[in-house]
Amino acid sequence: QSAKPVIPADDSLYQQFGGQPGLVKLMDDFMTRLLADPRMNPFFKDVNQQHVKEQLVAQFCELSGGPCKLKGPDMKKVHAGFDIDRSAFNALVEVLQQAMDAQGIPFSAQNRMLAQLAPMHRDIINVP
Ligand code: HEM
Repeated sequence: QSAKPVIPADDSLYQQFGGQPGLVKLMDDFMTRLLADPRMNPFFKDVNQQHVKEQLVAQFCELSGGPCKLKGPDMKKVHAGFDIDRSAFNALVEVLQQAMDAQGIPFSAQNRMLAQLAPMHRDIINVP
């Protein structure tokens, strides 16, 4: 009888983000920074911030190879109700980078994550 091949999931990026506790801390700080940023505050002040943080934890967990799956509407639907142009997208990424820096997440890990987020601009930017 042949052994089943064991293919270990690569969760190295998830580990570099500090696993679940690391992601929860990251998103708490990220949301605080989004609300403090005059460019981002108008987008986030009236939404269910706790829910958005939880969804972001699940999304980053999944993207980093952790044991999660983001459930919910796709990125296009989620953002359709907001006017998001390229500069707003870039501003959000800038705030995210500051939050990742503040958590001491290694630059290489930040870049691996940003590389997965970048293509989402096609679904999220909806204003020329
Ligand atoms: C790569 C970039 C982005 C990612 C990965 C991302 C991801 C997400 C996720 C996972 C949610 C929660 C969805 C849910 O409730 O099921 C969310 C919500 C939201 N995002 Fe983004 N987002 C990005 C960029 C942006 C940008 C650029 C803006 C505005 C400038 C923005 C504004 C919002 C707002 C306002 C909500 C709350 C929507 C609501 O509850 O009605 N996002 N985003």
